[in-house]
Amino acid sequence: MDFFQYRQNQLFAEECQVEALAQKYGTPFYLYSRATIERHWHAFNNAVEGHPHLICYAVKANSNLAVLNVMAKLGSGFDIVSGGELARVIAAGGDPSKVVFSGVGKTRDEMKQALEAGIYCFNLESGAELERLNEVALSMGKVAPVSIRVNPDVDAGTHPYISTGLSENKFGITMEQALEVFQRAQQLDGVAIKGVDCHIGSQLTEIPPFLDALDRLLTLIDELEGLGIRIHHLDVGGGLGVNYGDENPPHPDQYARALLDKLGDRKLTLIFEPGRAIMANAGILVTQVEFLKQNGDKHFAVVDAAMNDLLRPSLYSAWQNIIPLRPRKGEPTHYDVVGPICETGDFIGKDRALCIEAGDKLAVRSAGAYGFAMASNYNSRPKVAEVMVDGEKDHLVRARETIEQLWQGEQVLP
Ligand SMILES: Cc1ncc(COP(=O)(O)O)c(C=O)c1O
Ligand SMILES: N[C@@H](CCCC[NH3+])C(=O)O
Repeated sequence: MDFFQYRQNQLFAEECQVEALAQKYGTPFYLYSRATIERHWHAFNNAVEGHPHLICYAVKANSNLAVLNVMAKLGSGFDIVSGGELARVIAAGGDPSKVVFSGVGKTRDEMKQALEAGIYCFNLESGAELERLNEVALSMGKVAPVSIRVNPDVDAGTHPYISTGLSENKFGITMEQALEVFQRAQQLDGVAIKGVDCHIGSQLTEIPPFLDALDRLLTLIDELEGLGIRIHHLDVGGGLGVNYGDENPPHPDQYARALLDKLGDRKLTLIFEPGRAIMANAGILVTQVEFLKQNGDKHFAVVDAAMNDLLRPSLYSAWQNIIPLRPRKGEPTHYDVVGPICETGDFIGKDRALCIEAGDKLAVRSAGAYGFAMASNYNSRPKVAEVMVDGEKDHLVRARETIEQLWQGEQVLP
């Protein structure tokens, strides 16, 4: 079931005609579907029904308050990587006691903020971070719940920029060091060991790398038990891929079943940190064709969205489908769909067969994750609006930035 569908040759988002929203809000804008977010979240939650678990949505994928609030209302937990993300979760009505804190460089202030908020667990990524957290917790008279992120050195088979579970990547602690770090943690009064954590990369479209990682984590958990260190939860991270075009990623049911089979009768609580799997296909980016132009044999569609609004194509050569809001009949032309930014790498899609005219509006699909979240003001372009549909209602969930906001906080010399 896709909540973005054509009806009478017009693209709809749930019960809303997207072109009418483009008239109302102007382009470009991100458009999210509440029903899709809820369906994807439930797909994960139902997949592990009956086994103790916590779904911690990875806030980095899309941190709009309305998005977080939809999940908070479902009872979701959250995976954060900064004090800013923690503040957003709390502002959106999320429960800090269901927050896990990942990331290789947590500052003292961020640690304090998270301890004050009473988060569920810190996912530690180095021995040095363990020492720092212990100090901070002791200075506050608290004990910090911790899990150690292990880097299992498995090849996730994904784009090199988004693979995180190889020992050459900066994330986590190698298997060899992990035992030592756990033993050190056990000696410290400011931390309490709760779990083992890993996250091997993003946009994984096959199950075996997850299972390879799990095998290694379970071996470690057994070794820890042998040393008298009890592990309460296993955080398997995020990373489940989505269908951008011709991928065929496993459904959360298949993924969870494979993990649960391997877990056998172990009583470990399972934590999942899905980001993309919940948000990518819950959002589109709506943009307008400004000009069509031709340089030699090459055809370009210059649109009003650019790499500062949606970075994934430029950064990872990522392919995202581009479809017209109102398809025209006729022979398509092959266009590079490009933005107005002064960079050759500013493109949204290359070699796309489209039958379009200037003024037509397009939807870039699968843009709900790592879309707005990675946007910048490059070329002094105000960030675009964000809208959420809920059945037949539409809500502006972030106003388009104004020109004045571009230099907010800046000052010229006296
Ligand atoms: C620690 C951690 N957890 C969860 C995620 C979410 O990943 P994804 O959006 O691929 O589910 C990421 C990003 O890759 C991450 O670094
Ligand atoms: N931002 C990346 C994913 C990185 C995941 C963050 N750990 C993307 O758009 O695909």
